[in-house]
This record gives sequence, C-alpha cells and structure tokens, in this order.
Amino acid sequence: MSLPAGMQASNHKKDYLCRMSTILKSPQGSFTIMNELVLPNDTNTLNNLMGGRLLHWMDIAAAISAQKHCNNIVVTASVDNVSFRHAIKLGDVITIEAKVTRAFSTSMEVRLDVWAENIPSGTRVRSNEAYYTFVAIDANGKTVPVPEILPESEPEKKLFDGALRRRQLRLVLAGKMKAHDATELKALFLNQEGL
Ligand SMILES: CC(=O)SCCNC(=O)CCNC(=O)[C@H](O)C(C)(C)COP(=O)(O)OP(=O)(O)OC[C@H]1O[C@@H](n2cnc3c(N)ncnc32)[C@H](O)[C@@H]1OP(=O)(O)O
Repeated sequence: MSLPAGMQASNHKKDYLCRMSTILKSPQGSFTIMNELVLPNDTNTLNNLMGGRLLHWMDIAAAISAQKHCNNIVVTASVDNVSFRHAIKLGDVITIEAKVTRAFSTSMEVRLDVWAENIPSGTRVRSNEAYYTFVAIDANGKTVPVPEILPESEPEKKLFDGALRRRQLRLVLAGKMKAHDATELKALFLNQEGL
C-alpha cells in the first residue's frame, strides 16, 4: 500500500492510516447518475443494446462513484452479479445510478441500478443491477487507503451489511481468500439469510 509524499516516516504513516480509517463518509456523497441514448452503433442485429456496451457505461458510472468516495484514481478489480432482466431497445434512454455500498482498506464496492426509458411511449423499466469493486491507486499503481463509509438509510445499511458477504464470496472465487476464513459468508448458509 502506498502513502502520499511526506507520510512515509512511520509516525506520519500511522497518523495517516489512522486518519483515513476514521474519516466517515456518507454513501450519498458517492451517488452518481449517468444518462446514455442507445444509438445504432450500440446495438446488435435485433436492435437491442449490446451487453458489453452497457457494461462499459456501468464501469464509467461506477468508477466516478468510487472516485467521489475516495478522491483518488481507481481501477476496476471485479464485476459481479450483473443481471440482464430486459432487452434495451434502440432509441431508449438509459439511466445508470451508482453508489458506494461499503469501503474496506483500499477497495470499495459500488452498487449499480439501471433503467431503460422509452420517452415517446412513456415507459420506464428497471433493466439491470450489478456490483463493481474498485481499488484506489496512486500514480505508480500502488494501492492507497480509502475513507470508511457510514450508512444512513435502511437500504444503505442493508447494502453495507451484505457487502461483507459479497466481498468474501468474490475473494474466495478469485482464489484470494480461503473458504474457511469467509466467516460471514459461511454464516449465511447456516442461517439462510438473504445475500
Ligand atoms: C476504471 C477501469 O476500468 S480501470 C482498468 C481495468 N482494471 C485494471 O486494469 C486493474 C488491474 N488490476 C490491478 O491493478 C490489481 O490487480 C489490483 C489493484 C486491482 C489489486 O492488486 P493486488 O496486488 O491484488 O492488491 P492486493 O492483493 O493488495 O489487494 C488490494 C485490494 O484489492 C482487492 N482485490 C484484489 N483482487 C480482487 C478481486 N478479484 N475482486 C475484488 N477485490 C479484489 C483486495 O481485496 C484488496 O482490498 P482491501 O485493501 O480493501 O482489502
């Protein structure tokens, strides 16, 4: 993990890490809305939005959200649980909402919700959801600590709680955590609670 210039000495380093871990930011501070219009170059031969184009737009919205939370450069570490409920048609207007659910040491989970709107007909459907994980890095690509999050509303608290289990699942599947260390995830299967 890298620290800003002047924070390398051990006392300064301790102070800096302590300060970052005690900065509490609201999820609302990272809230991001992005709109896109589905044009012919975004669609397949059925005039449906290509999934990859949507994932690209979601990545940008989520990265902006993560940057707002940590005020730093971020990189995408993982993309999970992307649902495609409805095909999105040529001419639809996409609304992507992104918000950080929880921050860990250097990583942040961002929840995305996507709506597709046909303005002439006045229809709007919820089309996609996903969780993206970002890691804050410095100009040399070294990871840097991020501020903590203090959830306020009930939905934010629910997403905050679930984020720990989702993190354990993605790290176990990525081979970055041993299954027996995923305590909260294991409890989920024993207690039968929702993710
Ligand atoms: C916005 C964009 O599109 S950026 C372009 C696409 N993304 C990239 O190019 C990123 C390329 N990957 C990387 O740079 C690195 O793999 C990184 C920075 C993501 C992780 O680097 P690592 O050396 O594995 O770092 P390390 O093991 O110390 O982990 C750092 C953090 O990343 C998290 N992390 C690592 N791998 C994953 C993963 N597969 N899924 C989720 N989180 C992960 C760790 O949990 C850790 O988080 P924490 O500090 O909050 O506990």
